[in-house]
Amino acid sequence: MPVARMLQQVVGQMPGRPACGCWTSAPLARFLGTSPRQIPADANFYSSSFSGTDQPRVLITGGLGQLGVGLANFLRKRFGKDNVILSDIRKPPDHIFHSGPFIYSDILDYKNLREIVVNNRITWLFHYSALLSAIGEANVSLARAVNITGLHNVLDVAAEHNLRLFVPSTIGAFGPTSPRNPTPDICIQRPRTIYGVSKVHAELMGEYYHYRYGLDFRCLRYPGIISADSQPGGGTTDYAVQIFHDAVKNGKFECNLKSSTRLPMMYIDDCLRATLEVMEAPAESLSMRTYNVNAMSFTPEDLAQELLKHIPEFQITYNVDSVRQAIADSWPMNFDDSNARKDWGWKHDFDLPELVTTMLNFHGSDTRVAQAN
Ligand SMILES: NC(=O)c1ccc[n+]([C@@H]2O[C@H](COP(=O)([O-])OP(=O)(O)OC[C@H]3O[C@@H](n4cnc5c(N)ncnc54)[C@H](O)[C@@H]3O)[C@@H](O)[C@H]2O)c1
Ligand SMILES: C[C@@H](O)[C@H](N)C(=O)O
Repeated sequence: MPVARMLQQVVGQMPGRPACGCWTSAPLARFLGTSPRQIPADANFYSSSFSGTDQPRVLITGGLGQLGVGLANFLRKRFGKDNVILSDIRKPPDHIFHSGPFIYSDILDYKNLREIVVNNRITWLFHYSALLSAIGEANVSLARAVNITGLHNVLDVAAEHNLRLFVPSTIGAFGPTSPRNPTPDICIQRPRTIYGVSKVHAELMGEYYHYRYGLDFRCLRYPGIISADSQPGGGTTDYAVQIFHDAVKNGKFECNLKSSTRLPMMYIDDCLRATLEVMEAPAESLSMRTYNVNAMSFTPEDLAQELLKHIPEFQITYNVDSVRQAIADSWPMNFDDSNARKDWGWKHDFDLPELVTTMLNFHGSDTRVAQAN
């Protein structure tokens, strides 16, 4: 009997085969030996699917960057401190190490990743490890390894252990041939950075694993994210983070993008809430697995004008970095996130004035703000 027909018969007899006839997830894949990764026959599988009544057991990769620590704090408030494990390849500062579970995890080491997932009974994985746009252009082979090979490891571990997987994508997944004002969810995506290429790859691979293996993959395309409690990590939108540090400390800022460069942006609190909301959304409400999310859109000049309302002596000068400028010029100016708003009720809280007030308060510029008012 032809192998294909034999397989069809075996598949037909397997419990849990979906009525739609599409491929089901890990058990079938393992049985047929078509798992994304070959697993020893005597492996003792632990099914960690999230029932919906338990608290999830969460792992965050690349957690010591701009966004991971905030995400860990946010999720710990919701799910309990010990249910959220932060991981990275860097050594955590004392206050982070003592704030909850931290573990070393190199996403390029597949066995290390699998061991962590198994030993800690992980059910949800937030995959934050990456090299961002500008630093990626300076380290293409490392960016390719971390952003693409690392993603493959994460996808395989998630599929094999039945995890719910969140992978952030970005406005950087679009390119100069995409519509820029606004940029819809579905349109041409031909980014010109290794970062963008790797993120389009992540979107497509995650959606493919969802279709092929039933992986519960969820992805948001974040705009530039602005947060007060972290240092910029090599991105093109980082000027909008650094400007607050410099405005409060020195009253001036040298911007590496042109004054008229418009990009979509979001305050960290909105970003973290969007991330949890899409992870908690009922599967049937998700008409897609990758969504644009947005809050505001501004230029360096708009941001400087808003800062001047609080710090009247603030000065901005421009010294354009050609690599970052070329990247920014190829990215969306406005993001159309109507599908996220329609499907799972996304709604942002912070526009530019609230963003600036909140960031200045965090940076301790109360005195300057008070003087200005
Ligand atoms: N910050 C933003 O504005 C923004 C916008 C859109 C999307 N995103 C996405 O959100 C995620 C988090 O962004 P971020 O700003 O915190 O990034 P970041 O650059 O600040 O942090 C990335 C982290 O990944 C870690 N890392 C690098 N190599 C690793 C490896 N081999 N194994 C494990 N960890 C490794 C780094 O040590 C670092 O702590 C990324 O995937 C990024 O693409 C961020
Ligand atoms: C937008 C985003 O993905 C990141 N902040 C970068 O500029 O690279």
